[in-house]
Amino acid sequence: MRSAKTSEVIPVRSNMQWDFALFFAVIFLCVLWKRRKLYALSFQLPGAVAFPLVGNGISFMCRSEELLNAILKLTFPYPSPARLWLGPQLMVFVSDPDQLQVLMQSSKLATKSFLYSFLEPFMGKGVFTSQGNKHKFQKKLLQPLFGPKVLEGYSRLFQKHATRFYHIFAQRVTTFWLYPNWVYKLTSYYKEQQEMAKTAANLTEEVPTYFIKSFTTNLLSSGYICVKQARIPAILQKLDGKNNKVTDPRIPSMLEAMVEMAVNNPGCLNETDIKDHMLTFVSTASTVRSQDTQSSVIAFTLMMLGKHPHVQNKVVEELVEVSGGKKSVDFNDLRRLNYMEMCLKEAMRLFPLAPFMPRDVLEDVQFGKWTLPAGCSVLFGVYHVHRNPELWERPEEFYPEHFTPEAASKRHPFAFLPFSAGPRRCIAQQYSYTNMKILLSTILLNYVVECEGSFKDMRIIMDVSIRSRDGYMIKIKNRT
Ligand code: HEM
Repeated sequence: MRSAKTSEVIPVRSNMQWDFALFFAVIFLCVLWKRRKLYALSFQLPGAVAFPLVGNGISFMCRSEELLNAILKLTFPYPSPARLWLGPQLMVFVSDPDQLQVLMQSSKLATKSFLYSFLEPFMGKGVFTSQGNKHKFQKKLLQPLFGPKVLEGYSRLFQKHATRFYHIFAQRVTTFWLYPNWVYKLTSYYKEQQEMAKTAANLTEEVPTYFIKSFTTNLLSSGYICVKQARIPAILQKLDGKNNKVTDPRIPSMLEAMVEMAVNNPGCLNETDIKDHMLTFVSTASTVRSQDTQSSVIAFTLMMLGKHPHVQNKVVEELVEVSGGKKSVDFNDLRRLNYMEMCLKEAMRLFPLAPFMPRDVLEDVQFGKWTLPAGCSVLFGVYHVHRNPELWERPEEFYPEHFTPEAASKRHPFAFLPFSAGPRRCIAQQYSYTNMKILLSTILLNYVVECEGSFKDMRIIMDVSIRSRDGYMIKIKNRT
């Protein structure tokens, strides 16, 4: 009897197992069917061996210092476009300038990868991370904040801070008893330096909170009018400091300009948008939170000039001529600093802050003989195009002559992409050149920069952006 009962149960259990197996097989086949276009494209593209589920993910299981090399190993040997599997995510790696031109300019590929959403806690949902129509509308709205008129006003501010920076720095460098940290910390210079660092940190930490607080606690009638009438002076006072009126009264600060926009165009910006944009601008512009765009470029450029004294001499010759013997330059001088600009560009070519830029494909995109199916991502290989020997005469050297007007006019327009291109290009390209030229001029007019070792010994790593693994070790001497 017992064995008869058992023999009745066993077939049922085994049937259930078959049912489960069948169920999962059907689901698996459905998933494969849904993803068939991804696999079809993957089979057409060259690329490193990828394993089921993890794809090429094993190569990324490395220390953060090795990430850049891991990506280079997976991509350099293959012609563009190549494939890369980040787990189940297919990424199409593009590094050919013609292909980059088509894809970077396409409005269908303006959606930044989901990876950018990890930046939201630091940058808010500003122009950098926003998507779709919101991004398009707000970028157009904010672009004038970086226009030439505003820049001229800001340049006086940049100049003032560059000079102050130089002054504090010079005092320390030229006064031997200020070398030990404990002595330096007793001086007013240290106090001022701390104040500057605090102001920069407060911009990201406090301004948005302050703005929101001031907005909500004063929400009497129409919020925007209230912000304009009651809070702008307070905001500016807090930002600039009572006795340190750094903003030219005729040039509104970015925060003030955005509030004005909100007032003049009701409904276009709310207080959360303004908070997000402030966070974005401050975190992309400054050294706060390691998004140190301009300072990284200046640091790399100074290292390169230190390693190539003959190039540095040429920059200084031009500077002396343009500045006419002054120890600083003004806005109108900047456009004549062509050789300096070539050096900045060459540093950004070798060390592009965004070496790879991922985008999500939301709908099928026809691209040459390929179809990029919805669901895959595209990875723009800026690092590769910047070092492509077919595009650059001396790809692995610091050679500013790559950017003479003649050489630049002959080169592919998508061979140099430090600020990206197309609908997601950097909003602050001219702003950055202005700021960087002013700071570099102030340093180079006053100091000789030296940097040991050759360019080839430099170890580059990548986290949020590219940086030097061993820091930015330069020596300076007073320029007599
Ligand atoms: C030398 C300095 C700079 C470099 C090399 C640089 C480079 C870039 C690059 C490559 C992108 C595209 C990033 C991507 O798509 O993943 C970008 C976007 C952006 N940058 Fe810059 N940037 C610099 C300075 C600045 C500064 C100073 C600001 C703000 C004050 C700024 C604001 C932005 C914004 C808002 C975007 C997003 C644009 C969009 O998605 O439409 N950048 N930048």
